Amino acid sequence: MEGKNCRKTSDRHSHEAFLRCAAVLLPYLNPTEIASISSTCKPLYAISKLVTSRRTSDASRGFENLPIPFLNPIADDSQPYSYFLYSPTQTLRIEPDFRQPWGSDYDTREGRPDPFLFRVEGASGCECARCGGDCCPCLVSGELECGPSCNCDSGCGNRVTQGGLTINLKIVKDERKGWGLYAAEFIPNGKFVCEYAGELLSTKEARQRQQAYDELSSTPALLVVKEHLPSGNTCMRINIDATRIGNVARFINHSCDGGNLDTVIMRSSGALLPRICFFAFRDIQENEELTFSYGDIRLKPNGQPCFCGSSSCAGILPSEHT
Ligand SMILES: C[S@@+](CC[C@H](N)C(=O)[O-])C[C@H]1O[C@@H](n2cnc3c(N)ncnc32)[C@H](O)[C@@H]1O
Repeated sequence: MEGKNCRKTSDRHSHEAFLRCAAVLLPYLNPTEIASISSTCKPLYAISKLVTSRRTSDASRGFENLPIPFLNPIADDSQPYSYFLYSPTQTLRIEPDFRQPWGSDYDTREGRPDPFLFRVEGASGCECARCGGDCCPCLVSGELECGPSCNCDSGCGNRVTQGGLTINLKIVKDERKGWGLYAAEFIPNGKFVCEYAGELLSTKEARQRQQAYDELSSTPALLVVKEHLPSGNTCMRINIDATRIGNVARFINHSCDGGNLDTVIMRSSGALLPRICFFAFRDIQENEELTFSYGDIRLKPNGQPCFCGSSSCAGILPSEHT
C-alpha cells in the first residue's frame, strides 16, 4: 500500500516537472512548432493556449513601456498574431537560428533589458545636468538630441525618441493589407510615435535580402533611407531590415498620400549611427491606421497591388532598386 502511494507521489512529481519544463520550452517555439506539439496531449495543448494568448496580448513581449496587442477581426482567419523576434532598437545582424522566448510569464517583467542593444558611441556630449531652453550645446551645434555620451540623464527633455513607446498602439489585421499599426489613443501633431528598429545591414546584404524576398513574394519589412546632398547625390544610406527581427514599426503599411507619419533621421550627440524615427505630422485620432509613404518610384508595373484607399492611390506599391 505504502509502495503504491510512493509511486503515485513520484508520478505526480514527474508530471509536474514535465509541465514546468514545457512551460519554459514552449515560448521558444514558433507557431508551427507550437501547433504540432499542442496536438500531442491535453496538458501541452493547455500550455500552448496560454503561450498564444500571452503572445496575442503583447507583440513587444515586455520590452516596451506599454503592451501592444494583436487584434484579428477577420472571421475566417485563425492567425492570432504575427511571429518575429523583438528588438526595441536597431541591432546588428542576428544569427538565423537565434531563438527568443515569447509568451512566458517573464514577458511582463519590469525593466527588461534590450537583448540586442547595439550602439556605436563616440566621446562627445554635453556637460549639462539638465538641458533647458536652447543653452544645451547639442541643440546649439545643430544636433537633434542629446546622446549616450551626454552628462544629462534619460529624463532629459532633449531625448524624446530614446525612452521607447509612450503612446498606446495596437496591431490590427486587414484582409488585403495584412497586419497594420493603429493608434489606440489620440496622438497629437508632432508627437514621437516609434523608432524603426531592425537589423542594420550593409548595402550588399540589403540587396541580397531584397532579391531573396522578391523571389519568395513574402511581406518584407526592409527599409532603405537615403540622405541626399543639394547636388542630388546620395551622401548616406541606412538599410534596416525588420522582417525577422524588429519592433512595432514593422507593421506600418504604405499610403500613397504620404500617410500620417513623418520619417525623420535622428542623430544624437556622441552616437555615430543615426536612427529612423516616426513622428505624427497631424493630429491622429484613436483607431486610425498609422501609415507613411514607402516611396514614389514604381519600377515594377506589375508590382504588389496597393490598397491604401487614398484618393491619390497609384494602384501598386512603390518598388525601386535597393
Ligand atoms: C512593412 S510590411 C507592413 C506590415 C504587413 N502588412 C504585415 O502583415 O506584416 C510591408 C508589406 O505590407 C503590405 N502592405 C503595406 N502597405 C500596403 C498597402 N497600402 N496595400 C497593400 N499591401 C500593403 C505589403 O505586403 C508589403 O510588402
